[in-house]
Amino acid sequence: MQLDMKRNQVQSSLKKIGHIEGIPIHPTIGMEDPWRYRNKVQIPVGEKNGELITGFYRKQTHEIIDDMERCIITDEVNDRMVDAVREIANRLGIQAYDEEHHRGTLRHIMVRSGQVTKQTMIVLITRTEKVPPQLETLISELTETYPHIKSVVQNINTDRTNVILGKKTKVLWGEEYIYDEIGDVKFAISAKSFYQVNPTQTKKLYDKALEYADLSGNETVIDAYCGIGTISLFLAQKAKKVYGVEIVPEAISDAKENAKLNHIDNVEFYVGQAEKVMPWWQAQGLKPDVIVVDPPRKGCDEVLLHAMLEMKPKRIVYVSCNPSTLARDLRVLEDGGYHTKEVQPVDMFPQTTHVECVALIDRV
Ligand SMILES: C[S@@+](CC[C@H](N)C(=O)[O-])C[C@H]1O[C@@H](n2cnc3c(N)ncnc32)[C@H](O)[C@@H]1O
Repeated sequence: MQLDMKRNQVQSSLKKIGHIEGIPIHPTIGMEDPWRYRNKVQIPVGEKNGELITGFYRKQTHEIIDDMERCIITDEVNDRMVDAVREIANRLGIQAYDEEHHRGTLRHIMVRSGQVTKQTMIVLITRTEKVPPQLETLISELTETYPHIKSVVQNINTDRTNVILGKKTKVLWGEEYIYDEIGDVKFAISAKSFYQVNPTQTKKLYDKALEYADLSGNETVIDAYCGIGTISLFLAQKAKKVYGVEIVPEAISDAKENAKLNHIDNVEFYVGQAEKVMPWWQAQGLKPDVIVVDPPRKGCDEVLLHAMLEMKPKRIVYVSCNPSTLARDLRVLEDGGYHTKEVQPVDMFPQTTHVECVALIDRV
């Protein structure tokens, strides 16, 4: 039922927002075991009766649900690691961040684990750069007890804000990265980089994107909003040259590292706003055969959509995590002489209302 609902959601957004009808919207690609799939959790830390508590916020509040024992869409190891950090930190007297008075230390615990490699990164998000001396004991207890932890990172968020991660990140123990694999491509992932949360479904999504890109080996391809280069590296195996652009500098350094790790040398990665870099590429005379875009939920910037139209690629492959902005952007592309050929929804986020899609758009 969820799969049908998600397909209907895509269909209705395309119709109502994009005025796009009568094209194939395929049945949503589901997951065999749609539980415990998330490779990352970010859990707020608070205090109750002098004890540290962790749990999601109750809806529309910042009240922590402190009897949350498990999150059943999260990899079990991540649940266990949040418990372990909280228990040790509590015993050592490390203070939770007090949002009201902007005091205390530990704001959030973030845990990311590689589905294939089983490596874990723990990110401790703190209010100040200076940390209490007990943190060293916390790290040694954690890493001695759980050998799958390969990296412990501190992220400093000094602001009064709802945004979880701050600007500065410091490796406290172990590696700067953990590694994971999707298909036969390996990825180094650092604390602040975007990495798809459901690797099983990501493989299905990327295979579809690659199929839609229909590469023969002679094409120049642009991957806009490329993150740590995941789609770029998949495409590079079948293209002549791939150009990736992404706004987060750490993600681009991961992307470069990932290209080296996989011995892929026909990709170039650039840090910048896609909507600024694309018009610049166009002015430089870059003529892509295929453009892939995978923007955040707010969709593509209009400047970028127009730059794509000017570049006149044969095909555009649009990967989207928000059917509403997908529909809005497809309308701009349709009005600019392109045609949406088909859309494939993929259930990247089972048990939630979110749906991911990949759309194939051809030049008319
Ligand atoms: C949905 S993620 C896709 C990442 C990658 N394609 C993947 O599958 O892992 C969107 C990415 O766009 C980046 N981003 C957001 N705004 C951007 C902008 N204006 N220009 C370039 N990249 C941007 C984010 O940092 C994030 O890495």
